[in-house]
Amino acid sequence: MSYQDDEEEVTFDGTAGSFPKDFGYGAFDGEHDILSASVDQKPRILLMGLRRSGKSSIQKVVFHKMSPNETLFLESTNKIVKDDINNSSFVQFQIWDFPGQIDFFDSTFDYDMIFGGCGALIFVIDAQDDYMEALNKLNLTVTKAYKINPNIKFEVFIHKVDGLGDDFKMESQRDIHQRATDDLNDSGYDQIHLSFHLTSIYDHSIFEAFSKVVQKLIPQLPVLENLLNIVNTNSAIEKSFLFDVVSKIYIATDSTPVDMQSYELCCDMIDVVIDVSWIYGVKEEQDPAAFDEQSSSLIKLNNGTVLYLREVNKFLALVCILRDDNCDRKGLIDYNFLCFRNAIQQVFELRNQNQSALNSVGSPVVNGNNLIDGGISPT
Ligand SMILES: Nc1nc2c(ncn2[C@@H]2O[C@H](COP(=O)(O)OP(=O)(O)OP(=O)(O)O)[C@@H](O)[C@H]2O)c(=O)[nH]1
Repeated sequence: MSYQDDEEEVTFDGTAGSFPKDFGYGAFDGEHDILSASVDQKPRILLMGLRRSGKSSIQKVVFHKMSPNETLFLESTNKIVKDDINNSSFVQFQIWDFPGQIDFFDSTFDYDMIFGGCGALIFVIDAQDDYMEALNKLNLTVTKAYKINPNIKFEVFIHKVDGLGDDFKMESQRDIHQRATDDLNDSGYDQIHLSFHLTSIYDHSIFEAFSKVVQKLIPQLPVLENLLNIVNTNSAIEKSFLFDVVSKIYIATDSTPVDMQSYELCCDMIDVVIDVSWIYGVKEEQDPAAFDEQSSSLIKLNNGTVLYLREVNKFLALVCILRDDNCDRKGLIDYNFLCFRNAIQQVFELRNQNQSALNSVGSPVVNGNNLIDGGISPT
């Protein structure tokens, strides 16, 4: 048996953090048997790991607005589930959720096809369980994938850390890191780089980790970061994030370090803006939009900090954190924001032109480096 997503039965419960179901990626793509599926050219992110490590939960919580508690009722995945993240998002890719018991020696799986067009492989390890078997599987998976496609980014999610104390969390991360890299060195693959993230679906850590995975696949990232740095410097902004509104993944931030609290505040702000605008916004007959070119919000916190959100395009929002005193010059901030928005449009117009030029000479997009495949439409 495998999980069937029933979009109709889940209604918006009105709490911040749970967007209306129709504000999202649209209907769940359902299941495809990998053997019968045609080779799609969208870049893909693979979710692998042992049974019950939390793979399906991660996918559902991040991309389908499932509340973490609902994941308790997910059934085991027994075949590869492909999920297209493309309907209304800037970030366009496929997530393939693998069954925990996948056998790499099974000749029915076409590994060249699976790993060939893969941008990133996320290996999920249940930190609340004994992880020795998971480490063996990680080594087997990573070496097999690397042989087929050395460009894959390997990401290890040390997952379910909500149940662990801070010391134990750090100790587990150190131990898993050490063992995994030692295993790779022993098998002669010291050139493989693994990135580690501590994650849980019960807080924002899973969104933060996914943000970092997705960012590595965005070729325009350095330009976006640079633009954010320029906006910050010229507008006295302390931190800014460029968010994909639906998933709350940040696709870029400025070069100052990200602290979890700021990220959480910005995520919560997006929830508030969408919820309020969904409830009180003027609804058009055909196309009710909770996020459009009018979307903007300024929230003053009682600690002298201001959160400022502006729509960048259909999918993206700029969320900034600044000091209350620096808000006096809001006209300047707004002007700089318009320059930023124009620059973003130019970056992606160029990208779209290159993309159509490539397509017209018949070069298909099969590589994770082309993650954002036509995902932006200039506003
Ligand atoms: N405490 C905690 N539990 C989690 C977390 N993520 C997932 N779970 C639970 O772990 C269990 C297994 O989750 P699944 O998403 O079905 O795991 P899976 O890896 O897809 O399992 P298979 O389909 O069998 O491979 C569920 O009961 C989830 O509620 C987490 O971050 N913290």
